[in-house]
This record gives sequence, C-alpha cells and structure tokens, in this order.
Amino acid sequence: MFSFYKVCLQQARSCSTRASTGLPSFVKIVEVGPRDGLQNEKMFVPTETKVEFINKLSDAGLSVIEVTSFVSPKWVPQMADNAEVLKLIKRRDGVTYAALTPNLKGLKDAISCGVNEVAIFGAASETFSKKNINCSISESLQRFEEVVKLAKEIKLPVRGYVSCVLGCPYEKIVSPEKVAQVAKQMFEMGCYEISLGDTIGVGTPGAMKQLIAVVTKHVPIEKVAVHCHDTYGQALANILAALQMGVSVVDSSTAGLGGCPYAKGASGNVATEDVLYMLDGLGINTGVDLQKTVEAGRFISQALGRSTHSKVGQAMKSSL
Ligand SMILES: CC(C)(COP(=O)([O-])OP(=O)([O-])OC[C@H]1O[C@@H](n2cnc3c(N)ncnc32)[C@H](O)[C@@H]1OP(=O)([O-])[O-])[C@@H](O)C(=O)NCCC(=O)NCCSC(=O)C[C@@](C)(O)CC(=O)[O-]
Repeated sequence: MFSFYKVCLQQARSCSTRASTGLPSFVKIVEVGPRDGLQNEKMFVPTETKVEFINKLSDAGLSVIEVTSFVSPKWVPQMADNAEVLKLIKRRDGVTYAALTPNLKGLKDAISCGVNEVAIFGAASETFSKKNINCSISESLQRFEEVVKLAKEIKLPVRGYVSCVLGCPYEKIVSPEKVAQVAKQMFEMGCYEISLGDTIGVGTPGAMKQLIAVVTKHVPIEKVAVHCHDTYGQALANILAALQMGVSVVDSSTAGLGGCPYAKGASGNVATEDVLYMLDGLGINTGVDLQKTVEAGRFISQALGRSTHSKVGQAMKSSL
C-alpha cells in the first residue's frame, strides 16, 4: 500500500549524510497530542476516545506521552477528565505518562493519579503569562519553585516549558535574552529539560538558530527541546535548524492537532507523522513506528470528524 513512500524513504536514506551534517543519531519524540492537541477542542472529547488514542500512541512506540493537564477545569474544560484518563489508560512498561501542573494543587492531584512526570509551563511574555496562568512571570516562577521542590522530594521528574519563544500573540516581539532568562531559572530550579515553545508558530529557521545560541549559554544543549506550532508552515524547517544546532528532543502532536486556548488563531503542533518521516529520511532513529502513528492519527481525526493535518498522514492515505 505504501510502496511509493517506501521507495522515497529508501532513496532519502541513501542520500542522507547524517554523519557529515552533525545531526543526532537518535531523537526523542515527546508526543503532546492528547494534551496540547485536544485541550483546545470546543466539543468535549469523550474520555474513552482520549484513552484509546493514548493507547494507540504507546503501541506505536512513543515513549513519552503528555496525556493530560491538571489545570483549572474552568480555564480548560477539555482536560477536566484528567484523573479518569490516567486511571483508564493501558500503561506500557518504559512509557512516561506526563501531565501539565501549573501549581501545587495540580501537582498533588497529578501525583495521586500516578503520573511518571510533570511539566511546569511559563512564558517569556508577561501578557501571555497573565492570560494563560493568571500571574506575572516572576509570580509563576515562585509557584514553580514550590512545585519543583515537592516533586524533587518524591523524585518525580519535572520538565519546563517556556512559551512565546519566537513571538507572542499580544506583545509580538520576544527577545532571545528574555527567553534565556526564564529558561535558565527553570533549569536552575531543577527542571531536567526545557522545552522552547513557538506557541503561535511564527518562527523561521534563522530565528530558531539565534534563539538556541542564546539559550544554550545558560542551559546545556542536551537539555533543550523544541516545541513548534505550524501556523506559518515553518515547523519542520525550524526543527531541522534546531537539530543542526544539536537539539535532540522534539515535541510533536499526532495528526497535527492542537493549539493553545490563550493564543487565538495559532494552529496545531507540528504533526508527529511529518517529523518521523523527515527524521527517517535523515537516517535518525526514533524508535517510533510511522505507520502505527499514522493509524493513531487517522483514529483521532475520525473521532473529531475531520481529516488529519499531517501531510504524511494525507499522503499515506492516498497510497502514495
Ligand atoms: C493556573 C490557574 C489554575 C490559575 O488560575 P487562578 O484562577 O489564578 O487560580 P486560583 O489559585 O485563584 O484558583 C481559582 C480556582 O481554580 C482552582 N484551581 C487552581 N489550580 C487548580 C488546578 N491545578 N487544578 C484544578 N483546579 C485548580 C481553585 O481550586 C479555585 O477553584 P474555585 O474555588 O474557584 O472553585 C489557571 O490559570 C489555569 O488553570 N490555567 C490553565 C492554562 C492552560 O492550561 N493553558 C494551556 C496549556 S499551556 C500551552 O498550551 C503552551 C504549551 C505548554 O503547549 C507550550 C507552547 O506551545 O508554548
């Protein structure tokens, strides 16, 4: 069925010069579809659908899956079934089931549901911080200190997100120095990885490279991840630019689902299928099965009543 795709991949792999380009040999994919992907859906997605989607993703070999968030259900109603989701999923050995936790209440609730990892999420824009988590950047960092302190006590890994790293829906320009300042503080408080979020997908590869050059003055490159939305169609190019800078952790969302409720007009994350296809062609291992990921994308797209946003998912559907 996917014969043309296979021939193309073989050709791409044979042309690949990973060793000479200095790209990493392995990239960790952090699948954010069930959380970032679904948080913005207007109609409540049934819990069983979320659970089946997550199970399909783990079956595809995705080893880190952000499954939900422990935020106020008044702010993000779609994630209100966080405890049920974590109770019903089929947990696979070796898979990290992660959740967003903006404060101590979120952390305590997440712990009681048996998450393997949590993420705090701040921003490099004051206005976005206020709109998204109802506090200033410095107030958010104080809250995060408490979250990280408690998580450390029970040896629960904490990831840190910085949003608006290449532009803000309210303030427009965001300087790399501001991003680096927030990233540094999150890293120093104990986050094991810092994910740089191009929340509204406005970045271009040159800006991404400049950003990473500035951030890595404070955070080691192996601790940096990229989280690219695809509003302007630049996500894959930006990811490649990040890989060329030495990044080896990429966030993505199956079927290209997603968006932030507090960043109006921003489109979904880069599709996991598209990232996998590109990495496969570059000879970079991920441990993830592309075809099974495409099937998971098809499942969730059908459940949402629309076609997948993944170009690879679309191409493979038409037998290319
Ligand atoms: C952070 C808060 C809670 C502050 O919201 P607040 O209103 O300032 O909080 P509060 O402490 O004053 O509490 C108000 C009410 O919320 C409850 N509450 C308080 N905390 C929690 C909690 N953890 N879980 C459940 N309930 C909670 C609390 O119990 C109380 O309930 P009430 O007495 O009114 O019934 C709120 O602003 C919020 O929930 N924001 C969610 C924002 C969000 O989820 N945004 C999307 C994710 S970020 C993103 O998508 C970007 C990212 C990560 O993908 C990267 C990128 O692309 O850039």
